Amino acid sequence: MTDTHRPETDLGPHTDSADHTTWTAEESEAWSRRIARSPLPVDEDAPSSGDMQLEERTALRRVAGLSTELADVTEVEYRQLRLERVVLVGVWTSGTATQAENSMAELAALAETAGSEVLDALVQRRDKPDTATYIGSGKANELRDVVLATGADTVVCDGELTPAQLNALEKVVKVKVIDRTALILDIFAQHATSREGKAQVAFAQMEYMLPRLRGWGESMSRQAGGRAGSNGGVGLRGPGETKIETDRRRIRERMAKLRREIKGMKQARDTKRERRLESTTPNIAIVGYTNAGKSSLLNALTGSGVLVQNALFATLDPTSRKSTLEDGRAIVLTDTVGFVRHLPTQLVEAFRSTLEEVTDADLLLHVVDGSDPLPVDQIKAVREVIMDVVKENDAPMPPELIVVNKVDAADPVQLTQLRGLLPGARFVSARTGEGIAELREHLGEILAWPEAEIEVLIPYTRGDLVARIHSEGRIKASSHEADGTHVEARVPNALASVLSEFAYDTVTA
Ligand SMILES: Nc1nc2c(ncn2[C@@H]2O[C@H](COP(=O)(O)OP(=O)(O)OP(=O)(O)O)[C@@H](O)[C@H]2O)c(=O)[nH]1
Repeated sequence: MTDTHRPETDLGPHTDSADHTTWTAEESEAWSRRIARSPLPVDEDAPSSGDMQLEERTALRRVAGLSTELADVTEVEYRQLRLERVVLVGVWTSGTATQAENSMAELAALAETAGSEVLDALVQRRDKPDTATYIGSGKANELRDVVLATGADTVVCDGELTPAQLNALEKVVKVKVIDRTALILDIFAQHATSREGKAQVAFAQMEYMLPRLRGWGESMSRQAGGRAGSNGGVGLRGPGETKIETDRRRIRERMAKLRREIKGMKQARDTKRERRLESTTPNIAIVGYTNAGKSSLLNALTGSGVLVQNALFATLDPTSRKSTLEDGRAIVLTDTVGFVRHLPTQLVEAFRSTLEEVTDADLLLHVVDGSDPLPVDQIKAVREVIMDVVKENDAPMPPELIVVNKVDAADPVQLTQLRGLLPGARFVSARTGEGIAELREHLGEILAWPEAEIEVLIPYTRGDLVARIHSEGRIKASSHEADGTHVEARVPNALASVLSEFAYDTVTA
């Protein structure tokens, strides 16, 4: 396939369209969204050709390089046009064959999550990636043949490529080439819903894009040179400034603006964080590899209806739910963003403030997919990210409880091995409910009990304090007296000091 198959709306740097030799800020932003541009995933409700407007059909035909004189675009064509068709390629440098295969299977899942159709995959065994084309020239030619044979319009590489490698490989295969980092950034961009999440991803995308502007920008500078002279194009460029510099400047300006916005949003988050830290209700952060079942476990433990999807990174913005343990104590459970091997550093950086929730937690519930072929690798990948964040925040590592999920779907032999490897772990199925009641009970046992012993008489006007004792402490005895509620309980020190003025001895003396 050739570039004629790329939608004309693609503002990407590969376009030869003379219309885009100078970009507005909006265009730069649109481009950043399109580093790994993926059309909308095929949805079951896609209009059949009968529903489509003539204009839309014509536009789609033009995009696909099909003749507009032909009759209707068929539904199949419509779906194909909306779905990016990709070939995957990986370099297997170390580890076992299972790890290599697993990495490719994960890349396929990532590509599908981004809305692409995976047509084929190639793996090249090498000591290290080729410095010029990532896979080496022989394999690159083979890849070109696969691309031609399958009609793919994009190649996705299972690693982070240098800008030069991306360019060199694109020259051989003649279709768009993206790397794993760009793919993950794109998925995050599609899934971010909150203002902060969106801003964080946009910043990470631009950071990724900036050094990659060179190769693309050079050809654009040449275009600019051919038309208006590379120095001092009409109005937009300063003396001696090339196109590439203009683009970089625009992106940097946009990044500076985003940085300010993110900082502003962080202040609101800090206030929330302070409140969270002041509260003595135990905070449990649910962490784990993407698709391990974190949202499902949150639902199973709290009986809530958080969205569960069989998609990677369905959750980007933390969701908190309150729940009450069997002993009456309140807990707060927070579902966090899923982790993945080689999470782009730009993203870890971008989500650092979101991940602070992890460092503040009283307990980490680390969910592991027991049905995954390599659960131990997942545990390692998650711990690496957590350690990074903890170190960065200069915080102590919160205690961790491993919860092996999906026991209903896991291989019994693997489960036996995991029981040996992870002696303290709990085994559950968020789907069938197996082990969930035991897990709740276990949480009650391991969450530290409040340390201060109190006996108070609380006036009936302060029902709020009685409620706090109920949710934050353990009540030993309580009775309704003429002057108020008489309570004997164990409560956290902070609450004990608030209650000191109502100490039974003082009040009744
Ligand atoms: N068989 C089985 N499937 C499960 C279980 N728990 C979750 N799943 C499935 O695993 C998939 C992912 O579940 P989620 O709860 O969305 O996983 P997550 O870890 O929150 O995912 P991300 O948001 O991508 O990080 C869904 O298709 C769930 O139905 C389980 O106990 N057994």
